[in-house]
Amino acid sequence: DNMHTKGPAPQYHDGSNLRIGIVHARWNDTIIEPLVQGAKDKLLEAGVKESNIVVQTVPGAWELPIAVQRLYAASQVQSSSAGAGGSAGDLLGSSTADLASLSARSSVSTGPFDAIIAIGVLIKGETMHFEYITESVSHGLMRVSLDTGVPVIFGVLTVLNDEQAKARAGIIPGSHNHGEDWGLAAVEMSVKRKN
Ligand SMILES: O=c1[nH]c(NC[C@H](O)[C@H](O)[C@H](O)CO)c([N+](=O)[O-])c(=O)[nH]1
Repeated sequence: DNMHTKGPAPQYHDGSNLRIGIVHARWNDTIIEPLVQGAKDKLLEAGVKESNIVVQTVPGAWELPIAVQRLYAASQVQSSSAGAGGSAGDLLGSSTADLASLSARSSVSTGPFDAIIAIGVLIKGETMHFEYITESVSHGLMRVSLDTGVPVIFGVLTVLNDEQAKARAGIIPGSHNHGEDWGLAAVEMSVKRKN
């Protein structure tokens, strides 16, 4: 579809030293799955190690900003208390109070994630719900990115119907999977941040 011709020509960078987070919603999971896979495929193709790709899920797109912020905060604590066992997932599982203290302690500095990809699929219903979520999620993800200094790749499809969603997840034959663009963007932004 013509969306593909408008996208930037892919740039190829060495991802072998990168650590990338993927936070994805579970709403519309038949669309989410190929998007996540497309992003992961491009990360692996760039040399990112499977063990350096951390995947977390949330119920819906509304939860993406807080989950991205917490994943960043959790990885911050991990890096400062060097050698702390467990994965970011354990920290995310702890109580809200712990997380509040945890994220309060984490200073805004470069965490071990070089970039975090936020993936969600918002499909317009018959109410204004869609507009409110879309507006808040996009502003929220942009804020987390600027506050933390970690590139947060905007992988949220905001479409009017299922067909449009499928056409952007590569599900319609011959269509382009935008998840691939998000994987490439994560590598490019990470490499440029390190140099
Ligand atoms: O990810 C989505 N969440 C949606 N709603 C749930 C929302 O993201 C939150 O999970 C929920 O409001 C609880 O906070 C959607 N719709 O309502 O249509 C949607 O299309 N996609």
